[in-house]
Amino acid sequence: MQQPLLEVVNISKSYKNSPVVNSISFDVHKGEILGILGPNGAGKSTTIRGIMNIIPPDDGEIRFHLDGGKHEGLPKAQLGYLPEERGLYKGVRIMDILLYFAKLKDYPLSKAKERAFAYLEKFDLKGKENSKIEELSKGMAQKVQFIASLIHEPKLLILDEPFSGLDPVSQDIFKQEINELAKNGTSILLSAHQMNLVEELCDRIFMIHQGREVVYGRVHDVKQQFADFKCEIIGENEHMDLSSLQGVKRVTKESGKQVLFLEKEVSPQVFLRTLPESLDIKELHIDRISLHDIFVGIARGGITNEK
Ligand SMILES: Nc1ncnc2c1ncn2[C@@H]1O[C@H](COP(=O)(O)OP(=O)(O)OP(=O)(O)O)[C@@H](O)[C@H]1O
Repeated sequence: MQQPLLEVVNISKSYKNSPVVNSISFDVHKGEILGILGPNGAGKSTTIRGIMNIIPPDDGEIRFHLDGGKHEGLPKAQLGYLPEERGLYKGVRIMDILLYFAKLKDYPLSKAKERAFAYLEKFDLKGKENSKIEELSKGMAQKVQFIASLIHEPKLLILDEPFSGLDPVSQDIFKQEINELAKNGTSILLSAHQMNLVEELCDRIFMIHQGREVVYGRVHDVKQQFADFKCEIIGENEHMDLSSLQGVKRVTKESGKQVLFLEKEVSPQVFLRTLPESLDIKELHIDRISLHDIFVGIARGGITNEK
């Protein structure tokens, strides 16, 4: 297996003696998209700020292998970063902001200008190069900040919640671009809450809860390991106690719809035979739970990684 571009080895961070990141390790390989996930306060941004050396970890090691050699400090020319905190220089023209970022990374300015025009067009910001950031909407400004993070063709792009605050169309534009970058060999580490996007986009996920690893692996494998079946029933069954049915772990209800989460060992055929005659079934779907359900299960403490 090829050497990863980024290795995070046993990093920990405490604030005022309370650990917020607890000995976590993961790596990012060439051209892959790794999603770092977890509920609010899980430690995602702390981990990312540790990698970027903005707030260095107390323990552990961050190793970059971005141009084959060992780096002292951050390999800034090969690294792109979209911080969770949004904001760019007010009163400065968009093109000047983008060229400034390219200059910081020692990237040739003529090439940066070409790329800036191409990206502005791609992100529906054609003709905005002379506007100032305060003249743009929040989503538009986020697009500019995203462009700034990749203007210099980084080998590793770290995106802290790139989709937050974007409308579905802009989310799609970001998703497409991230996919394309990875296809062309860029490695991407992103944190996100939008499980549907993560499921579509990421090759692997690293899920943390209270600063500790709970799930790490390929999305497909994670789903196989954790995604038990769930049965969705559309019908008027408010009066029935569905949680007492054999093989049912828990039930969620909303008007006219019940979702039965099944125990790990229960097969759909066996479960279907246990359904009572009196059940009102207008529709019935059986499917594996989604990444969203796995995430919610972890946040509620119901799913743990038994290693
Ligand atoms: N500068 C700081 N000083 C003290 N505590 C901090 C600091 N930064 C983060 N924390 C704490 O560390 C924990 C993890 O925060 P972090 O921002 O890493 O979480 P997150 O997973 O990125 O959450 P979110 O999804 O809400 O952005 C939280 O309990 C937070 O209060």
